[in-house]
Amino acid sequence: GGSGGMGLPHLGGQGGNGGDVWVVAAKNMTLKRIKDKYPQKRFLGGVGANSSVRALKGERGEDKEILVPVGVTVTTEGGKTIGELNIEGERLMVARGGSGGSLHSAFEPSKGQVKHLRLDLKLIADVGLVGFPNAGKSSLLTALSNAKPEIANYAFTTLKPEIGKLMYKDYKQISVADLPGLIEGAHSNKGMGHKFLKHVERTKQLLFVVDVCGFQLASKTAFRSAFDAVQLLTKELELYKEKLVSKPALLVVNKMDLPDAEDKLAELKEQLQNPHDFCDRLPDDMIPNNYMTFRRVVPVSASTGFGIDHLKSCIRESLDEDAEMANRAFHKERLQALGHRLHEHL
Ligand SMILES: Nc1nc2c(ncn2[C@@H]2O[C@H](COP(=O)(O)OP(=O)(O)OP(=O)(O)O)[C@@H](O)[C@H]2O)c(=O)[nH]1
Ligand SMILES: [Mg+2]
Repeated sequence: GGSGGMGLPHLGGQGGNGGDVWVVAAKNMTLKRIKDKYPQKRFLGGVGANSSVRALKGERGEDKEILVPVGVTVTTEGGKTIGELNIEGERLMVARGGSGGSLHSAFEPSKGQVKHLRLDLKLIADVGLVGFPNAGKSSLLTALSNAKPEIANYAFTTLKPEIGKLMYKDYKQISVADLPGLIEGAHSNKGMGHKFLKHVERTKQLLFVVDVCGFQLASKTAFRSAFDAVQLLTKELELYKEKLVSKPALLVVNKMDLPDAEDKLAELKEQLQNPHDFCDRLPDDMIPNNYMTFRRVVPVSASTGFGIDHLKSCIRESLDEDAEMANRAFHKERLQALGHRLHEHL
C-alpha cells in the first residue's frame, strides 16, 4: 500500500495523508501477469503520518497502482461492482490512504482502508467466430442475428470485432463476435495477429467457420481444402496460446449452396475422423499438436439460410451444456464446504 506521508516529529500541525490504492488499466497486462507482478497480494491504503505542533503539513504518501488488463471489472468480494476499466490508462481508486494526524484526531494518524477485490476480465461475447478471410463469418453473423457487419468479396473486410445478438423464443440472448479473418502467421502478429487472437481469448466458446470448398490466402498461394483450413486455424490458435484449443468449439461448414458441396462435406467429415492421416499436405510446422474436437459439425449456407436455425439451436445447446456443468461444479463445491464445516462441529 501507499506509504504514509512524512510527519515532522516534535513539531506538530497536520500529518500527511497516506497514499491511495488505484487499479489502472494498462497495455499488455494479463490476469496471469498480475499474480507474478504482485506476489504479495495485499494492498493497503497508506497510513497517515504523525502530526507536529507547528502548522506544518506532512507530505502526502505515494499512491500505489495495481496494473490490470483493459476490460477488467473490479468488484468487492461480495460481488458489488466498484467499477470497470475499459480504456487504457483508466484509473479507479479502490482504497483510500489514512488521513494524517491533526488537531481533530488528537494528532493521531489513521490507517488506510483495507479492501478485498475481485478482478474479472469481461468477455466480449459468448461465442467468437474464427475463420480465414472470406469464409463467410460476417455473412453468417448477419444470417444468425440482427447485426449488420460489412460483407464483401475481399479479404479483411472485417477489421474490428462486431457483436451480434442471437435472440431465442424464451428471450435468452447469446452474443456472437464476428472477428477479423485469421491468416497464417497470426500468432506471430501477422495480419490482425495478436489483436485478433486476444479477442478469441475472451469468448466462452469458438465457432470455426470454413468455406466447404476450401480457401486460398492470396492469388499466388496454394488452394487449400476445408480440412486444411481447420488444421491451420487450430495451429494459429495453438501457437498463440495452447489453452485456446481446449475451448468448446463447433465447426460451421459454410457455402453449402455451391456445387459439389455435399461431397466435399462428406470428405471433410471423414478426414476429421482421422485427422492425422490427412495432414500430409500441410507443412510440418503447421500441423497442430492437438486436433480440435468439435462438439458438432454444422453445414450451412449463409446466403440461402440453409441450416441457420439448426446452427442457432446448436450454439444454444452447447452454451447451456457448459452453464449446466459450471452450475453443478459450483453446487458440489458448496456442498463439500458445508460438509467440512459440519465435520468440524462434530
Ligand atoms: N455462395 C456463397 N457465398 C457466400 C456465403 N456466405 C458468404 N459468401 C460470400 O463470401 C464472401 C465473403 O463473405 P464475408 O461474410 O465478408 O466473409 P468474412 O469471413 O467475414 O471475411 P473477412 O471479414 O474478410 O474475414 C462474400 O462475397 C459473401 O457474399 C454462402 O453461404 N454461399
Ligand atoms: Mg468479415
